[in-house]
Amino acid sequence: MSQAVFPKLLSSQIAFDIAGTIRDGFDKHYRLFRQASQDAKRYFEKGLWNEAQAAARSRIGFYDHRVQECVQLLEDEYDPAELTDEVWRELKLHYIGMLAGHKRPELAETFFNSVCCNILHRSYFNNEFIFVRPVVSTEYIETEELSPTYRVYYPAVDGMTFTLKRIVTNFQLETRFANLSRDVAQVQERLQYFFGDELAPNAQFQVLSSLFFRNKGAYIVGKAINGDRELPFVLPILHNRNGELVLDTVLLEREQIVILFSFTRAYFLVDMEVPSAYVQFLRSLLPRKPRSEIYTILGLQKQGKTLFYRDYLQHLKHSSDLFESAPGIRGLVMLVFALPSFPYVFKVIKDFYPAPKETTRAQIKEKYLLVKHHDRVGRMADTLEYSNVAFPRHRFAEELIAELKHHAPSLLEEEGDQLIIRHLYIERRMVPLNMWLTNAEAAGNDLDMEHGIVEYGNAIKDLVAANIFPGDMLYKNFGVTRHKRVVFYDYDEIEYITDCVFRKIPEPRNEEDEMASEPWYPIGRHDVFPEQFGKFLLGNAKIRKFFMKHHADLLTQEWWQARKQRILDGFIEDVFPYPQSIRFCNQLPAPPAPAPAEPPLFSETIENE
Ligand SMILES: Nc1ncnc2c1ncn2[C@@H]1O[C@H](COP(=O)(O)OP(=O)(O)OP(=O)(O)O)[C@@H](O)[C@H]1O
Repeated sequence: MSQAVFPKLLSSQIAFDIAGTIRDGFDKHYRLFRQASQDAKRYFEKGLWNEAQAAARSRIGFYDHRVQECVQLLEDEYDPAELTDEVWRELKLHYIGMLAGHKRPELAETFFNSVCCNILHRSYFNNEFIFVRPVVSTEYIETEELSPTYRVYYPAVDGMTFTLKRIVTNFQLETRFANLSRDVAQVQERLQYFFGDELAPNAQFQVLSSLFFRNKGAYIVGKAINGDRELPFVLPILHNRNGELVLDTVLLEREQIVILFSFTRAYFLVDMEVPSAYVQFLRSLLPRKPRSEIYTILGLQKQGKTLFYRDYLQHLKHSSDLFESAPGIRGLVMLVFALPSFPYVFKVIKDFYPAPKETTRAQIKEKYLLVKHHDRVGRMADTLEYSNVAFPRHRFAEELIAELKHHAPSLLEEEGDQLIIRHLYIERRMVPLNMWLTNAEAAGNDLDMEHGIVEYGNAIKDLVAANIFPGDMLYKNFGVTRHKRVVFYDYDEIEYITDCVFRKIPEPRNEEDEMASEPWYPIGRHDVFPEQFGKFLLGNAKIRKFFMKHHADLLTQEWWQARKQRILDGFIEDVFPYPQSIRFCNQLPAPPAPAPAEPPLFSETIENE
């Protein structure tokens, strides 16, 4: 902010009033947001899974509703077009003043940006008028309510068994545990290698005060400290078949905890008085995870988006490579590009799509929105949606500019050295599965090939459990993450499983039918013929071998129909965000101490009842 325009006195009553209206709008938003997290506890206790799912979904829309409500209030009350630059400048300063002592200033700043960007022209999107950079510090904000951000327990003083039990009972869940002593004994056994026989004087557990709720699970998140070593841990609590609670396992490997907090999953519901303190704690467990992703997974996705954008701008400033088309087979509806030095891809909806695609921009956006609101069960990438993103033109490869002009002219605007893209999605970059399989085959790496196919089938099975039919199941529509998990990212043809009609190919009625090059039987819009999947998936002999070994059921109509029926019967599947092998009920010996050289190769499988 230049000195010349900095107001010496804050004299505008209107600026003060508008600042108050925006702050109140944000406070209302956060009150409702917290209420949803508090409700999640009740749903979990009572096993009301449908209600829990619906509440998690509707919470995603809260933010935009509150922003719109606030914009409407301001437009009704004032004429924003009439406000002078002077008033806008004072507005930001008044707002900063109002955030002194606020428990969530970073979120309130973002809310201010959302409201003002709805009203102001793009030329005002700078630090003079909005929070391009944060102003109010989030460091050392303390809670005022009864519970601190995290609680500390000392096993050397109270005994290990008592302490572990206390950690769980302190959450005061109203449902009883089937056998907490048994579960705690198993946790204790798995922690034995960390604490050894003699506890260091500083031995302690630090445990976040609120539970993390998602789907049918509640998670206790914390870390154990012994001497100079720290061990992150997560205790998942589930219902057993009798509706009693059990500790299902304890996650002790960082890799497993990273996957629990993955961008491919639904957001947690956590009741946080000071969210920045939660983010700071979680970062101490997952130091490589950007703060933007931690805010997002906590359901504060606008804050995640804001921080992501700041990180992105900084990356742009400190890099010099060029944006270019993403490697792999070009999409028919999306134009995908990336900056090689940056682990994300940018996706633009093309203006025209060749046959056989029959869709529209609005329909594609709807599908992406569906994924945003749906449980992504670890198998669909989350996307960040942006409008009017300005790129420095000189950072674009000429071929990419030509492609953009050819495929998406309606979304492009040029302003000096700025290339503005009116609408795009940003998503984590992965290795397209078709490339992964080709590379593995070229390297003679059968293990990787088999892993890719096992994961591919598991991804489809997890999606189906969440009522998602991918539509286009070609390998190019799936990506492999850093953790070697296969994730779906092409959403323009997805449907609900319950809307699909899974059919067998009818027996030919005569020789003519048999010889027909086109199907002789009528095909409905939602008809799916699983027997035909092999035609486009199994051309490669090795892939065929691995596929038939692990996932032959995917080629039968019966399998799909049975899964559809379970969903129609109201069954909500369990999808475990950790390997089956570490669940206490599988009673395998305690896994060895963490720190594997390679990320573990495992697949999440759906519990067979
Ligand atoms: N997250 C990602 N990471 C890496 N590459 C990606 C990612 N998303 C897309 N791609 C690349 O871009 C291509 C097109 O993306 P996508 O499948 O989303 O587009 P589409 O137009 O919907 O495709 P289709 O023609 O199959 O409908 C992919 O085949 C892949 O090569």
